Amino acid sequence: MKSLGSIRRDFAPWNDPNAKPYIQFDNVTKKFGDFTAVNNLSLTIFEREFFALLGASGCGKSTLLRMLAGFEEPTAGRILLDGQDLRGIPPYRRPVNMMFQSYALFPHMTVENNIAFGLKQDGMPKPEIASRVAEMLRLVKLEQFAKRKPHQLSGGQRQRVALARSVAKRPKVLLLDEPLGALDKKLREETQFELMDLQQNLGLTFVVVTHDQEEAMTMADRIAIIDKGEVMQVATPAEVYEAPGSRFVAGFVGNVNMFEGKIARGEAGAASIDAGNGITIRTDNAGTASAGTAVTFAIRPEKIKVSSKKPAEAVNAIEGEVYDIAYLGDMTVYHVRLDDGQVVRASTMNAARITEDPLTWNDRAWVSFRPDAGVVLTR
Ligand SMILES: Nc1ncnc2c1ncn2[C@@H]1O[C@H](COP(=O)(O)OP(=O)(O)OP(=O)(O)O)[C@@H](O)[C@H]1O
Repeated sequence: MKSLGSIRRDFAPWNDPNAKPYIQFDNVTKKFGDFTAVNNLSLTIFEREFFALLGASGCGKSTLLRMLAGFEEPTAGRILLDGQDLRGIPPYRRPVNMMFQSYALFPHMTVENNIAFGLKQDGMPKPEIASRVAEMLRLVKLEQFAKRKPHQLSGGQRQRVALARSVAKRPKVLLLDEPLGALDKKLREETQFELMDLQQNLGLTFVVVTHDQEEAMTMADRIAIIDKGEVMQVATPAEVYEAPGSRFVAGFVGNVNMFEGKIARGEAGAASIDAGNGITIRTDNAGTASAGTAVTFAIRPEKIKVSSKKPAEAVNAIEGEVYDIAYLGDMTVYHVRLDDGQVVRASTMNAARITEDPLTWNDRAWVSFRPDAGVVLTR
């Protein structure tokens, strides 16, 4: 597949065989009693990377972060930072810092004192503290709030204080566990961009834990999808979305339509898939799957076109009936029930204000897509 790279075009150390890993989880297992929270997991993170650990509640992502911070030790395996084994090194002696939620701010201290707290504890000289705090306030755009207490700030501002406090000590690695969890959607989106700018400007390595796939997609250079203590895939957001390696990943990130079938004919990556009930799907993305292999064909809703007439030129066109329409303003989502009963989800951007091919409930309709629009999954 072509050009599914990083959003930062010049940054892709994971593709460079000479790049030195910065953080390494090396066959790490963590057990709590009989329960295995992290299972023989290996993972590599590069310097200056914005790395996201994404997974459902309880998958073990916070445990990974806590082991990196030094609040937990692995039951087996090693964690290396810049080549150094971290085992036995207490949290305060690791070049990593954990950003906690904003409710961990000291309520009786002003914003600037909250930010200065860790620096004072480290015995930094006063003038240096003052200039560092000023720099941090500027960075998170809170200069005029320096003298306020946390309860005199909005949720988003408090979050930025928490961020400034955790960055003030200039840790090499900043660990963020659901950093924007407490913010409403709009503020969360704004803050995501601020976080990205901050990370880039300071040249830090960020490891963020989130269960919010949009957040991971927005911010991260690469995402590790975690399930039951194991890594399912590590890839850029575009790769995770456009080239998922398994049914689990395809279904976990974004919406997807899946057709179960068998490769009928295949050569050099192209194949026909017999999806049953007279449906044949032609695809360019069959990889090495050979004739007779049971596969899942996965295709994203926005890659599917819905029309009232069969498009003359379409390689793949399947007939059905409009079952549901959701108008969302920027786009419209169609649910089309195929004649075999399967419901296909298709979404169309509403680029024009008026659609040329209006479709409504119970209309006969065709769903069509190009041979390169979906992927073939064997796992
Ligand atoms: N100290 C502990 N003792 C026993 N079990 C634990 C402990 N810490 C975590 N676990 C268990 O390990 C599993 C992974 O926990 P973890 O906090 O890493 O999950 P998570 O993916 O971060 O979930 P969430 O998004 O809900 O925080 C969970 O099933 C949890 O109950």
